[in-house]
Amino acid sequence: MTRGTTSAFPISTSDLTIEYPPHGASGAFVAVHGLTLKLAPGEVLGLLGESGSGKSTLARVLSGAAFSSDSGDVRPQITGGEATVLGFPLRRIGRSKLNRLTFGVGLLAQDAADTLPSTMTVTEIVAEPVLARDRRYNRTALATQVATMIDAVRLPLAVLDSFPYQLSSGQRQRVALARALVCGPELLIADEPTAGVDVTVRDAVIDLISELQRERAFSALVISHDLAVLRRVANRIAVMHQGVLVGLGTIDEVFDNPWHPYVADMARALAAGTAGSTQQVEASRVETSDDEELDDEELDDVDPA
Ligand SMILES: Nc1ncnc2c1ncn2[C@@H]1O[C@H](COP(=O)(O)OP(=O)(O)OP(=O)(O)O)[C@@H](O)[C@H]1O
Repeated sequence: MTRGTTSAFPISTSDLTIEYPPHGASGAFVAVHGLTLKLAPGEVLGLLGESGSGKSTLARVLSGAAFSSDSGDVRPQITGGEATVLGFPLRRIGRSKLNRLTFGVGLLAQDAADTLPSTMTVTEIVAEPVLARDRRYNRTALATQVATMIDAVRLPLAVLDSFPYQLSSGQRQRVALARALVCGPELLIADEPTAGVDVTVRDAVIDLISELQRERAFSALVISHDLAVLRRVANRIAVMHQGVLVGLGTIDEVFDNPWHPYVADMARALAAGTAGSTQQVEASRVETSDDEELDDEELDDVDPA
């Protein structure tokens, strides 16, 4: 793929602000505020944050999905700063650059496994991104490419003629992953890759992403509210809270020296063994919010830097 411009970083954002425009009775809503971060080539960056913190919005923008005409009626817009992905500045990106960008980015959307087209076979589903770009793509070569991809995600070739409803949740997620990777992207953006997957195979799915990332050397942004998931796959994590970046570094760096109360709460809950996910931290924050003495004491421990 031809990159937009020379850029050392597959993802680079600078003071990025993303907003949903007003629609219906809802006013404009800023979902991401002033985000600055970089993803290094070959790196896996985990994005951690509770529900509503802006993770999926960021995934939609960085993958280019937010700018596609079929992305739904209310699209998030960049209203401040800039994001550059694979060398393409996203603010005011045009159609032809968007096509080149989306060719280089594999998106595993949050509900990918549950929204596989029910009337298509696995072969058709995995082949679709290739044919969407080139209807005349050589069918023999494509069949080989699809079979190779299915094998790469550790599924038996017997599933090629199956329909999604004939597969388990873990198998469907592997098919979704095969589809996200079939064009050989430089960057994978995986939004909650274990959501909707049977709990018994969640580790296998995340470990598969990790293995494929090493084999194929793509860079990746893996989004999860579950630190245990990111621990298995990410080199560094970024923590988001209410649309703001509140932690960035290795997992140890982030939790050993928290510079935001939200991360400090999480660090304490992790140390006490009472939380492994942002939902559990949120629950513990609600429980302790009535106890002002404890809150003050807790916040005194936090480095305000
Ligand atoms: N179409 C929309 N219009 C207005 N606001 C929206 C829209 N979609 C999302 N939001 C808001 O943007 C914020 C961020 O949502 P987003 O889906 O990015 O969060 P998230 O961290 O991915 O949450 P989850 O983990 O539940 O998927 C939320 O407050 C949400 O209500």
